[in-house]
Amino acid sequence: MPAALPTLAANTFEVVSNDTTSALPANIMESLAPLLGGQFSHLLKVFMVMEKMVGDRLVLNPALILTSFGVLWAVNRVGRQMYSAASGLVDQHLRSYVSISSHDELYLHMIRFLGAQPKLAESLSLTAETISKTAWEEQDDYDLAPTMMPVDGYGEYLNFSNQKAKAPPRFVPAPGAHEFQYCGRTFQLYRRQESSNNAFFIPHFKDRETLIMSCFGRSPEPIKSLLRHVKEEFYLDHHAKTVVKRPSSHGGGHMNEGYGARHSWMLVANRPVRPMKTVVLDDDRKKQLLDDINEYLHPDTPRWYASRGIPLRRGYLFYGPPGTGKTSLSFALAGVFGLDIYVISLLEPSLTEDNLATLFNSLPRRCVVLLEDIDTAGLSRPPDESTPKCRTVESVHEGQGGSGENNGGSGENKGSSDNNGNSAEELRRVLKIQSANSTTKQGISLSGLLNAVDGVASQEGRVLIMTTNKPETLDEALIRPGRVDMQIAFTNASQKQAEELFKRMYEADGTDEQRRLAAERLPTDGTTVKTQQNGYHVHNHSPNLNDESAKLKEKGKEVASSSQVAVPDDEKQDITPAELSIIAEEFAARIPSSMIISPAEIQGFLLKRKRNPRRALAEVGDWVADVIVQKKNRTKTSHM
Ligand SMILES: Nc1ncnc2c1ncn2[C@@H]1O[C@H](COP(=O)(O)OP(=O)(O)OP(=O)(O)O)[C@@H](O)[C@H]1O
Repeated sequence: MPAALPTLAANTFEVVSNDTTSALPANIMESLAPLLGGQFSHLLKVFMVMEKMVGDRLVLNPALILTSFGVLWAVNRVGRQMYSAASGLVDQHLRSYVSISSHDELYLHMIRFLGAQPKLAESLSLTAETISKTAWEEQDDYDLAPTMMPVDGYGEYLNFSNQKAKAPPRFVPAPGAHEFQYCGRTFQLYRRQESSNNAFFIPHFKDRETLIMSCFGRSPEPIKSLLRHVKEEFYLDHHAKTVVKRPSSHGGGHMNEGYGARHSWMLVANRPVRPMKTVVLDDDRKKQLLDDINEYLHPDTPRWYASRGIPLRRGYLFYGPPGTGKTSLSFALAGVFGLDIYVISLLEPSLTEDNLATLFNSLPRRCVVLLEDIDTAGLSRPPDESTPKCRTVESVHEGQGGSGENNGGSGENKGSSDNNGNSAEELRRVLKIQSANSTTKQGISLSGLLNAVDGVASQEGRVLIMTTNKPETLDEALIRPGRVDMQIAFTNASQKQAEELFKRMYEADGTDEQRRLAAERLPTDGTTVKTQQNGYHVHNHSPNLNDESAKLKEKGKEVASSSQVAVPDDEKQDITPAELSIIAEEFAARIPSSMIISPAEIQGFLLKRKRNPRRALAEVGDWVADVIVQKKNRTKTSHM
């Protein structure tokens, strides 16, 4: 039908143009039609037909009507243009803008904040996101207590399927323009998706976003204050958490592989601080390390270093067999100093030397960098570079006698490794080497690692911790003073360490106490609420316990029962501190003094009996015998 319209109009136009009685002269129409172009030309022709048909019967002059329409249209056009020019000027001169890239962690904080804004939640254009919570966040989630499900006559077990079903998605503003209010001020938000890839021969994927915040006024201060608030809110309980970041690649992906996937730091966890006392290590050594880092992080230190022309860097080498606490101590240190921890494993297959340098250059001023598996650096080096200069790693500090026992020298260490039957370690190494070799195209060479660690642009002020299971294979250059300023040896568990591990496992923890207090707060008779304030017990008699409390009570019961049900009652053993000390001592006496069992192995054994210290004591003898046979025969499986 639309196609027929021009044809009809064209035919009629010929008739009209020959008619000298028309109100509009045909020659004017002929000259106007091409000027107006396609659609308008056809419309004009249709208008002329209608004018011809009804014109004689109308009182008004059709030319006048047409002119009026024309004027209105022109006014509209001019008005619009003036409005857009004026709003452009206002936007340019009277509005302030701040943009946030999706590569910046502030972006995540902002999205989380926006998702909680009521006005934005009612927006007509939203993006739904599945909320992924960490294990620690879920603990706080009182609403979604797991249900108990019977399992084929074995008993009732926790089932979390209802959590998945009930967990509501988070709604955040969709890409485009939005508006919201904060502290009585209106903010505009523009969420724009972009491609970080500009090469014309590569398909463009919208792999990054920019949030543009704006507000009325010639100062961006309101936006800055909003961003400060968003950040503060995110870090509200930060003193109790350690932020863990790891490299993440972007801009590449399987489609763009080979076209320069770039790495940046990605927040992978915000976990509770690991208390220093939970890492079982010689107290003097811990103190030495804490003092050293404290001194280095002191605000006066940068000036001291600068005035002497020394680069502001401090490196630590944690070495020893697997499962002896190197990573644990690094996390505990980050917690003590309230620093974020940036973890890089040199075995990361997609990590290139360029990426490593970029990652080091983008570190914040104060942080802990945990560089794992540094003994694998150089696995992919050219043959002339591939033989590392072996060096015996000695403890730099006096009084670190423990270091020599396991890692006294390369030969000795190897021997001890064999004696210890660390076949699991060997297997791990072989797998690591295989995996590294399979990616030799991208492995990190020694010079690449050194460049990243102390290249010109490398961030000063960070605490670098390098870990290795094979200190004897490290290149001298990597651990020379200036790169490694203190070495800490980690050993398999001594009897004293075993005793400490045992005590830590069974001593009353905060959770038990919290649960007890929660149970106290949840009245059983529905009339009395008991709370504890500043050490005093306060009894509030509330005859009308409202629905809220009743609901809370129900949920409390659900949570309390769910947290206990997996452990049969005969498993739970209450134990006094005095008894615990005695049992821990007996337990330690049954651990070989030759230090062939790692703290991780002891922890694994205790975890299987985590509520029953007496059972752990009764079974430790058999377990140790089993472990010794296992290590001797180099078998990796255990029945205990
Ligand atoms: N000295 C220790 N004190 C307390 N816990 C320890 C200790 N050593 C190991 N563990 C426990 O063993 C597990 C593994 O420890 P961790 O990852 O710190 O060992 P690692 O030396 O870094 O091992 P790897 O060399 O394989 O990376 C952790 O769960 C940790 O709690």
